[in-house]
Amino acid sequence: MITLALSKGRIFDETLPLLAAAGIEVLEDPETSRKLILPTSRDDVRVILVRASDVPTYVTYGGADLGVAGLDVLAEQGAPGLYQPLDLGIARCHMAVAVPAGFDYASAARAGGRITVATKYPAIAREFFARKGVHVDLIKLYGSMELAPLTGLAQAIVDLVSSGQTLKANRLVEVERVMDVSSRLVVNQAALKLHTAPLRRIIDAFAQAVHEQA
Ligand SMILES: Nc1ncnc2c1ncn2[C@@H]1O[C@H](COP(=O)(O)OP(=O)(O)OP(=O)(O)O)[C@@H](O)[C@H]1O
Ligand SMILES: O=P(O)(O)OC[C@H]1O[C@H](OP(=O)(O)OP(=O)(O)O)[C@H](O)[C@@H]1O
Repeated sequence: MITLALSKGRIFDETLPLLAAAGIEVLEDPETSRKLILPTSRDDVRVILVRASDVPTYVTYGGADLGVAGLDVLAEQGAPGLYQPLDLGIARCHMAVAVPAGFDYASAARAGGRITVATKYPAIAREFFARKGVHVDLIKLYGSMELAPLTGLAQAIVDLVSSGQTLKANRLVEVERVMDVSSRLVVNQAALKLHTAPLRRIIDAFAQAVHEQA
């Protein structure tokens, strides 16, 4: 049995066409089913539903043979030992520093300056500001980062941006781009040695589908 770890929502939805290209159809809809293990049209392949930030953990420790994870999550966690053969080009967005409109970011973030930043990505943010020579007081949040500068919790946020609508709706402006983000296929190395042929077939079919979409 091959186990693929996906998170509900955009990663699940955007992985479906890639699975179809590999001849794999997921037989239940995660939005209506309460099941966490979903059967597929292939007897030897199943999908498990986990939190986006838990995908690398499941794959690293063999709870899943492969999975799909955002580069944001992989970069934040480090994910050593995970084979990452493919940029799937899905769930595209970028990570940015944003501040309330009117905040003097240039002064706060000058070399030697100090800034309070709220983020779900403290490791990435720490490294980003360290490179600029800016001292940063980091506040770890698990969601709704946009609220932090509006309530005085932080001066800036490091968060994901796609359309920019969330920033705009909360009167925040992007002041720096941290990194481009898309989702990667991640594979457990031991599983790849043990089940080389079936895993390679899935990886190759995904690669082909990504190539055709590009
Ligand atoms: N607005 C967006 N547009 C495109 N891709 C996004 C966007 N927001 C997040 N992503 C990408 O999709 C991935 C999954 O995001 P999703 O919102 O489904 O999970 P999450 O709620 O961030 O994760 P968790 O449940 O672990 O907190 C993210 O890790 C990121 O790579
Ligand atoms: O630039 P935008 O298109 O507004 O997207 C950015 C938002 O998307 C992500 O959140 P989340 O996944 O919770 O939001 P979503 O599902 O509504 O995109 C991210 O944390 C931002 O809040």
